[in-house]
Amino acid sequence: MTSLEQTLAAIRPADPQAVADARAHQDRLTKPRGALGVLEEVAVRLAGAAAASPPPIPAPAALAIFAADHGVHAQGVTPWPQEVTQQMVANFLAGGAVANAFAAQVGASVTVVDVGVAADLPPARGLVVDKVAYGTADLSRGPAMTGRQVVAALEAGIAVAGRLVGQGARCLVTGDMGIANTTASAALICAFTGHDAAEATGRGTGVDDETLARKVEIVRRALRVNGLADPAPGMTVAEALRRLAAVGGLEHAAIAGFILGAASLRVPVILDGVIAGSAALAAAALAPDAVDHCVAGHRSAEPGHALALAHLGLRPLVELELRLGEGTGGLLAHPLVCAAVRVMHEVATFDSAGVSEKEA
Ligand SMILES: O=C(O)c1ccc[n+]([C@@H]2O[C@H](COP(=O)([O-])O)[C@@H](O)[C@H]2O)c1
Ligand SMILES: Cc1cc2nc[nH]c2cc1C
Repeated sequence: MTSLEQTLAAIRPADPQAVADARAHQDRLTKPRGALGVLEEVAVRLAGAAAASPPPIPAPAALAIFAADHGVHAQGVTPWPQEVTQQMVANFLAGGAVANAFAAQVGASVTVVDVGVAADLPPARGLVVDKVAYGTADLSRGPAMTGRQVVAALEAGIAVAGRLVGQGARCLVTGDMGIANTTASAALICAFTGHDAAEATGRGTGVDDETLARKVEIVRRALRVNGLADPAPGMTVAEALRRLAAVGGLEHAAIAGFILGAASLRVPVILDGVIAGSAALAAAALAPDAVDHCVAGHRSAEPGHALALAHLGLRPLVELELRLGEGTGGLLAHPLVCAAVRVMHEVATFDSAGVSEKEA
């Protein structure tokens, strides 16, 4: 079996007994029932994912920023030059990006993975080079990736998840860097949810009205050229791979692999913004149970992100109108996820603390 096949075969859904135990435990803690709102659901979710109640504290966290370039950049879908991808990789490695500041704030390690940057990068500490191609082909003219490339990028992500967990990470956070990747994200969201290009496409780094209209047209053309009519429910693995290869980026495929790798190891993965959300749709089409191991860190300002999260049934923890990527929104959610789980370990029960219960 290939590493992708092995990973898909190893993914299990949430454990129902751990979910039931975690719910019952929440209700015995010294707080009114449900008083921790969404955080109670997060703790229960992590219990199901870990098949243990209480689940392990999800720390330390490790952020992986998957970087790649996009052939569709040639269609004028972003005002930023393609070199910004490699320049920002250098910035991450030097510790100068927002993701580095947020990672320091929450005690997360940062790994940068070149899965498809359109240039050779000098070796550096913290850089993993697993380059599948020098960027994708233009998704508006045909498939962005070959079948071989999409599997190689998925397996690059699986390998990174396995290495980080092997080094002691107990929570993974997705990150991305790729100029023009919000166009590929919108196309993936349409390809996996059936939403229209105009609903799923947004302003990315902040494009003007004219560029936004062009982006919508490019996404629509990509779906037509690649034969991506409405996705049928219960899509085969082969069709999910075809759709991901047709309009995804190398970083989307690697992030999908990273999610699948985390799920196969029963380690929770916090999703960042629209790039992660669209990659998670591909991961869910390949292995629906993988979603049980995901937490939506935040909801980005990109309109397709809400559509992706709704399709996945995930509720974002943080909503701050972020639209940066890099893993920034996922990192901000990490302390909330830890706090939700810590409650299960440390808060007294009505019995243990001698606190009277609500009168009937
Ligand atoms: O994470 C998000 O939701 C998000 C929303 C808008 C932009 N980005 C980042 O901006 C870059 C892509 O934007 P664009 O306009 O070039 O498609 C890429 O590096 C992403 O990490 C990220
Ligand atoms: C400067 C810059 C930083 C980024 N980080 C993630 N995407 C980005 C896009 C740009 C343009």
